[in-house]
Amino acid sequence: MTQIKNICCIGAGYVGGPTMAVIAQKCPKVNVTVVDINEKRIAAWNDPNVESIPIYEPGLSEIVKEARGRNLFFSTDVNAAIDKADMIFISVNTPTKTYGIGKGMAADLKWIELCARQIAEVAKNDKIIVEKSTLPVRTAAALKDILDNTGNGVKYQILSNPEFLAEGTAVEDLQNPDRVLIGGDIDTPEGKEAMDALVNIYATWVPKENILTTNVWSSELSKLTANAFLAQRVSSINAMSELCEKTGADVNEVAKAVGMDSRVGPKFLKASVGFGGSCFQKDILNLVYIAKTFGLDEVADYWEQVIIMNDHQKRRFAANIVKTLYNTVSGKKIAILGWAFKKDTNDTRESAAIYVTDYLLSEQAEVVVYDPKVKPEQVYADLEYLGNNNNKEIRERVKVVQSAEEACKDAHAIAVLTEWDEFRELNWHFIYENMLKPAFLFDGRRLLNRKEKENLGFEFYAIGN
Ligand SMILES: NC(=O)c1ccc[n+]([C@@H]2O[C@H](COP(=O)([O-])OP(=O)(O)OC[C@H]3O[C@@H](n4cnc5c(N)ncnc54)[C@H](O)[C@@H]3O)[C@@H](O)[C@H]2O)c1
Ligand SMILES: O=c1ccn([C@@H]2O[C@H](COP(=O)(O)OP(=O)(O)O[C@H]3O[C@H](CO)[C@@H](O)[C@H](O)[C@H]3O)[C@@H](O)[C@H]2O)c(=O)[nH]1
Repeated sequence: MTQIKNICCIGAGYVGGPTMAVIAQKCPKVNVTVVDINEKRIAAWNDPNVESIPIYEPGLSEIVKEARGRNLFFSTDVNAAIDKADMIFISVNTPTKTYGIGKGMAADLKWIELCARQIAEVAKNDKIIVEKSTLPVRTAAALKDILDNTGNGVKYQILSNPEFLAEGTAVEDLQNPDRVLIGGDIDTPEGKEAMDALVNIYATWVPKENILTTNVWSSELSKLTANAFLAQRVSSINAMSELCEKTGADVNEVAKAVGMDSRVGPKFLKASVGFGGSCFQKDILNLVYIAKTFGLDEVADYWEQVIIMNDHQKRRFAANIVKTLYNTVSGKKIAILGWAFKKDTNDTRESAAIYVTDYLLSEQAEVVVYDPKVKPEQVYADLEYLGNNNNKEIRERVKVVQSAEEACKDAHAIAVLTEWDEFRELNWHFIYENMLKPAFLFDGRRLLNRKEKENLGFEFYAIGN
């Protein structure tokens, strides 16, 4: 049986970093090296002050502190780590393509292919390659093609091992996963041996019955399907939130009543200003693209609707702010509380806050942002990347401040866009006193108590209520 001694992970991002930290923690006899071409990121992972690691996840810095330098290493020497490894995880970014065929829909596999070519060039002994990135179904065939055509005699087994962690709970999700999914070549002894090697790593801490093995294509497609199902639940409840606002029903009550049916279940039914994050939109667009390439237009349209609903939710939230503020926010100060796409993360990719702010800027608002974990430069970079407002205007009209109180001072309205716990505990009386009147408060997360806020004097609006 293949005993894995050295693991390399290419990509030290939100998945590669935490996943490898937990493997290193749970398997102290396995050497784990995480490599990346981004020197700044690797330097941050190696920062002597463990609180400065580049990704904020509850519990992560403690694990890095325990394992770093023992059997967990971060490096920019990609070749050396590939050479030494028995097993190589590929955990690089697979964003939506921004050019050429499939622009705006297909996953860009440029970085995946570069990894495969680099492995093919460097490897001198047989390797197990693990797809950790989220990939279109049948990517393993392309990887195999590149790896098997180098003529240097090295044999590769390709496994699919998609990651299901959610940001903000990454450590908990990795330590106690609902399931671990491993796809491989189940029909050959070599394929089975490679799968067993990866099963054995996870079995150090995950009960065997929670480790699922399938063929490669099922594994690749299950990841896209899981995200599509999860996002669909959010879009479904968000669709209902709009109907609730028209009818006097309360979306939280509806979600509770529906979720108590054990066939539906209570999770992922929280109405919001729209889902964000680097995965849901990208993976559904990818799924839609795959369906279209097979000529499955009805399948493609069905899933695309999840995205259409989400875009609508973000836009209608922003439009409602403008409408409520007497049809103009020009020159008005709007405080944005929360920039991350969900609480307990510093990740802002596809955050609803970016789109809501972009909309308000195009209505000439002055925006002041506060988020407990997001750095000011990130806020500007996110808005500039969208490219709808010019950079000079963004810098002039958006301020990023260090506290919620400061953001809300002299504001015409507040929009709560991330469900950070600290926003519940703010001194709302003080905030109200220091705002312009009428003081409008828009809760995009159903975080705040309507009665309490109305008693303080706020004009209160909440999604689905
Ligand atoms: N973020 C999540 O919560 C999450 C969860 C599950 C799955 N995924 C999937 O995992 C993959 C990685 O996501 P992420 O959020 O960690 O991305 P990320 O952008 O945070 O990290 C990817 C890293 O890969 C590095 N990289 C790219 N090409 C490289 C190369 N050739 N050599 C060395 N390093 C290279 C980049 O510099 C970057 O630091 C994606 O496919 C994503 O869909 C993400
Ligand atoms: O009831 C809900 C649940 C989530 N959200 C929003 O949906 C987005 C995504 O949230 P979540 O799924 O918790 O975070 P991610 O880190 O994006 O994780 C998703 O995407 C990952 C990347 O593929 C997968 O690994 C995870 O299993 C999957 O949950 C966030 O904006 C949430 O605020 C809601 O609005 N309502």
